Amino acid sequence: MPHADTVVDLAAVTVTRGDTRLVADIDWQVELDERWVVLGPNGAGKTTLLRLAGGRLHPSSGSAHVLGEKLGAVDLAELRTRVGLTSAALADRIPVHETVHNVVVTAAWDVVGRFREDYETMDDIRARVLLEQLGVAHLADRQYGTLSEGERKRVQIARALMVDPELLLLDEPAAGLDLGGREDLVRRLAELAFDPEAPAMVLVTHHVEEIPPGFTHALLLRDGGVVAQGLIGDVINSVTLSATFGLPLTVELRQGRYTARAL
Ligand SMILES: Nc1ncnc2c1ncn2[C@@H]1O[C@H](COP(=O)(O)OP(=O)(O)OP(=O)(O)O)[C@@H](O)[C@H]1O
Repeated sequence: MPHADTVVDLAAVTVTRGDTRLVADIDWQVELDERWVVLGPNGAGKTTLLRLAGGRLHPSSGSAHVLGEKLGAVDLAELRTRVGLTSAALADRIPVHETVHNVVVTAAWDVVGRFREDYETMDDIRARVLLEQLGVAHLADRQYGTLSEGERKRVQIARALMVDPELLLLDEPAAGLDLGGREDLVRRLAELAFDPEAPAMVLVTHHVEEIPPGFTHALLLRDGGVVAQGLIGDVINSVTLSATFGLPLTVELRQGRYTARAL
C-alpha cells in the first residue's frame, strides 16, 4: 500500500495499445504537497500519464494507485470525482450556450448527485469564489461560447476546482493562448501552486516558459519513457531538456521562470 500522503503511485507501469507502447516501465510518485510539471515532445506519452493519474485508464502491466486506490480494483467513476482535470477533450464537451456560472457549478453535481436547496446555495457560493479567484467573476452570466480562449481556460480550471479535488491535473492549460493570456494564466497557476490549501498538481506542457513559479518537481518524457524526474531545479537543465526534445537546447532560469532556445 502507498503512503497516505502519496496521491499518485505508479510502479513499473506500461500501457500498450496493439503493438504500441504508449508509456513503458514508469515509476512515479506524487505527494500531497507537490506540484509537478510533465514535459516532453509530441507523442511522448504525457497525456497517457495524466490519464493514468486521473484514473481514466488502467495500466497494461505494473501497478498504479491513485489517492490510495488501486487502478483495476476500484470503481473509476467514483475515483474520478476526487480528481480535477482540465484537457482539450473535456473542454470540447462543454455546451457553448451554458452560462459560465453553470459550467462551473455543474461540476459539483457528480459529487452531490441531487438538487437539494442547501447544497445548491453552497455550490453557488463556491462557484462564485472560484470564478473570483481565477479573475472571471464578471463573466459569470455570459454564455461560455462567447468567451475568449484565455477566459475559457480560466473557467475550465475553476470548474476542475469545484469538486475540491485532492489532485488537480492540467493538460496543456496554456495551449492556444496569446502572450498576455499565457502570462496571466501562469501567474494564477503560480498563486495556486504557492497556496498550501491547494491540491497536489500535475501540469503537462511542451514549453518550459509555461512552468509557473512554485512548481516543485518535474518529469521529462520521451518515447514513452522517463528521461529524468525529481526536484525541478535538479531536473530541468540544458542537458536533460536537449535529451528530451532530441536537439541541442540551452535552458535559462531567471526569477523563477524558465526559457529554452536551440543552440
Ligand atoms: N489508442 C491508441 N492506439 C495506438 N497508439 C496510441 C493510442 N493512443 C495514443 N497512442 C500513441 O501513443 C503515443 C503517446 O500519446 P500521448 O497522447 O500520451 O502523447 P503526448 O505526449 O500527450 O502527445 P502530445 O504532446 O502530442 O499531446 C503517441 O505516439 C500516440 O500516437
